This record gives sequence, C-alpha cells and structure tokens, in this order.
Amino acid sequence: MTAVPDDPDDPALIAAKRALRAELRRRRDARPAERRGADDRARADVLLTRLELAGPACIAGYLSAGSEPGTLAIVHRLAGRGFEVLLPASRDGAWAEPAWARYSGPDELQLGPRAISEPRGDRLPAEAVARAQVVLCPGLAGTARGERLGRGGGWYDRVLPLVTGTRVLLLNDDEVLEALPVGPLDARVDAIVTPTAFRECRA
Ligand SMILES: Nc1nc2c(c(=O)[nH]1)N(C=O)[C@@H](CNc1ccc(C(=O)N[C@@H](CCC(=O)O)C(=O)O)cc1)CN2
Ligand SMILES: Nc1ncnc2c1ncn2[C@@H]1O[C@H](COP(=O)(O)OP(=O)(O)OP(=O)(O)O)[C@@H](O)[C@H]1O
Repeated sequence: MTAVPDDPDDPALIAAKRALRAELRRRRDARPAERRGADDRARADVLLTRLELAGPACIAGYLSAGSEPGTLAIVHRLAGRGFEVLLPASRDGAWAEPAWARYSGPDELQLGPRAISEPRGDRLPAEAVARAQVVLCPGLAGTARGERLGRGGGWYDRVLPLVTGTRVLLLNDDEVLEALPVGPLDARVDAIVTPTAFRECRA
C-alpha cells in the first residue's frame, strides 16, 4: 500500500509516533517519585483553582496509572465538592470502544485492562461525555496548537469529537513540544495544564 499524507495508518506516521512515545515514556519513568508528587500537587492546584470557580457540574476525568500525570487527588476532591465525575470504563475486558462510568468513591474502583483502574458501576455510552463541561485527557505530549499524542489506542480520538465542553490535556512542562507527528484522525484539545500554567491552545 502506498502511503499518502492524509492516511491515518501511514507507516511513517505510525513509526514516528511510536518512537516519540517511547522517548517520552522513558523520560516520565525516570522522574523521581518526589518530583512526580510535587508536580501532581502543583497541577491539581492550577486546575482546581479554575474548576472550582465555576462551581459544581459534570467533569469527565481519567484515573492515572504508573508515571502518568496524577489525577487521583483531583478526581476525589471534585467528587467531594459535588461534581459528577465520569471516568473511562472498559468493555469486554478491553479499551476498544469508549464507554464511561460514574465515580462513586475509592472503594468502588477495580483494576481494569492495562493496569488502569476504573469504576465497577454501570456503563454509560461514549456520548455521555457530552454532559461534561470539562474533559480531562491523558496524553504523552501536546503543542500550543492543541495537538495531542496519546498512548496509541485511538480511544480519545474517538471520544474528543463527542465533547461539547472544554478539552484539557494534563502534562509535565517538558512535554509541551514545538511539533508532533499528527494524522487526520488526531483530535485536538482546547487547553493544556502543567504544574506551572493553564495554557489555552490556538489552532
Ligand atoms: N490512565 C489512562 N486511562 C485511559 C487512557 C490513558 O491513556 N490513560 N486511555 C487513552 O487512550 C484509554 C485507554 N487506552 C489505552 C491505550 C493504550 C494503552 C497502552 O498501554 N499503550 C501502550 C503502547 C501501545 C503501542 O505503542 O501501540 C503503552 O503505553 O505502553 C493504555 C490505555 C482510556 N483510559
Ligand atoms: N475517530 C477514530 N475512529 C476510528 N479509529 C480511529 C479514530 N481515531 C484514531 N483511530 C485509530 O486508532 C489507532 C490509534 O491512533 P493514535 O495512534 O492516534 O492513538 P492516540 O491518539 O495516541 O491514542 P488515544 O487517543 O487512545 O490516547 C489508529 O489505528 C487510528 O487509525
């Protein structure tokens, strides 16, 4: 098959994404635990200052795993403030077709596929994300134009077009890059939150 520039499965695009993911992942894994903890607290402060000003509502988040920017404290705190919190939920033992479930406390979580925690409760369809005023997205890197590099499942590329609220990518400061390999299906975000800033993105 001949690769064309707007082919989402262009082998050169896939190879470029894979190489960059591996490098970013190595950098994340090398961050000392104290540094991660301090960054998570700073990022939560930047984000919660913004969100709590707007008052209780619905937010779609994610449950961080491993060296990803941490979200557990953010999710717990927003739920405690009366926010309805939607979280990614696996279906049939896999992260294939997106679905959501409501957060109802740490005791109602279970370990899902790929060592990512998820709520035990009822599944809501992918379109339920339209209820959320804010959607927190995981990713390995982003740009000031709102481009995003995910972990390679296309889960958020399917979800982001259904979002009516603000799409916010959580990153470390050194993961906001000048450019990223992007294809036609890669969805953009509206803002990036790092430990030092809430940055609005401009396409
Ligand atoms: N915490 C968290 N929850 C999430 C995501 C995420 O990135 N982080 N997702 C985001 O979509 C969805 C799940 N999709 C996932 C897709 C791939 C991998 C994964 O482990 N990927 C391999 C690399 C695979 C490859 O290179 O082809 C890895 O990162 O080691 C994990 C989750 C929904 N929930
Ligand atoms: N909207 C979509 N509908 C169907 N397939 C899609 C869609 N978006 C992406 N894909 C497919 O999903 C696969 C992974 O895409 P990509 O590498 O861009 O994922 P990612 O953005 O890094 O991951 P994620 O969104 O899960 O964090 C590719 O084969 C891509 O063609």
